[in-house]
Amino acid sequence: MYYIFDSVLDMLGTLVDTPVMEVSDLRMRYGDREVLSGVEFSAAPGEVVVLLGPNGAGKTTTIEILEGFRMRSGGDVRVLGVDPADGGEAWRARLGVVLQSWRDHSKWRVRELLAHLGAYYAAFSTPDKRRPWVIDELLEVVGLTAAAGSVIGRLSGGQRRRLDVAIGIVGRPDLLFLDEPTVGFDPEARRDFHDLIHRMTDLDSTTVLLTTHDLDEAEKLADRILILAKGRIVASGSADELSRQVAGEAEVRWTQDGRRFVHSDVDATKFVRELFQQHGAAVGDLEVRRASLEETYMKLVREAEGS
Ligand SMILES: Nc1ncnc2c1ncn2[C@@H]1O[C@H](COP(=O)(O)OP(=O)(O)OP(=O)(O)O)[C@@H](O)[C@H]1O
Repeated sequence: MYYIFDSVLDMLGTLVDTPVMEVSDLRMRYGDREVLSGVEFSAAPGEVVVLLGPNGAGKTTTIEILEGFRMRSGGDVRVLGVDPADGGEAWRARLGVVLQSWRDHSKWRVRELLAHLGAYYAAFSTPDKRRPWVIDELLEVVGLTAAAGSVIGRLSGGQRRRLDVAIGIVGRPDLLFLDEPTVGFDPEARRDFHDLIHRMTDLDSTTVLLTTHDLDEAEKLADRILILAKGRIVASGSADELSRQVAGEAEVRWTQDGRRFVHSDVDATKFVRELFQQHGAAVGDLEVRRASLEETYMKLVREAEGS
């Protein structure tokens, strides 16, 4: 309910389902090398989109173009309704960017730096979205309350990454870009970070675009996964949809009378129902397995690279 109410306020005067990002035929060349050759996708408010792809596929390049940090070679891009090449200060204030480790200001204290950076966003506060984030609350959600008074130069690697995230979201962005955000996180920090993303999308209807090489993370976070390979989006869908797209058949394994059986079927549920009808209690150790995201990803990337 809160989500709908918030979205309606956010979108006042515009269409509620206006995409937050619209990318069409995006092209990028470095010299004579084409890295992106017709990337297409869009994202809706509150959606978490995870961009996967092999090293060098162009994920960072894509994000930098959307952030307005890099000029594209061709194609149409709209972010929050604006071409990033023309994005002004008010547009930029609605974006959150988590950079790879904040190295400057090492003599500043954590709370001091967040309050300093947060102050910039106050001018872009709206009745439905108060900016910046209340600093104590922000420290709490990123797990830095105990380190609030610490000098940045003395933070651990994990604490520094938490600070990077805090800096990225201090302005309560409508759209958050995260390029490999959890590299260097321990399992607890990673779980806290995943909770934070869910909290931001549920309560604030923040849209998130993130890159990762961690397929488990992609599966946990993504409403939609995009696979970028050979300069294009070669697949788009939830982890489940991608797995069905790649492997139409599921593998059913069971034991019967001390023997192991394996059967592949497009309708595994029907097969299992019939198996029990025929053999009942004699069936044991039943397992039904679809392709994992890793298998799906590898197959889609290999197919794209072979084409
Ligand atoms: N400023 C640049 N000048 C020339 N080539 C570049 C530049 N930036 C990136 N590239 C090249 O463009 C390609 C895409 O790079 P990009 O960093 O966008 O890929 P990526 O998918 O983010 O990779 P990774 O998973 O390794 O982070 C790579 O081959 C890279 O070497």
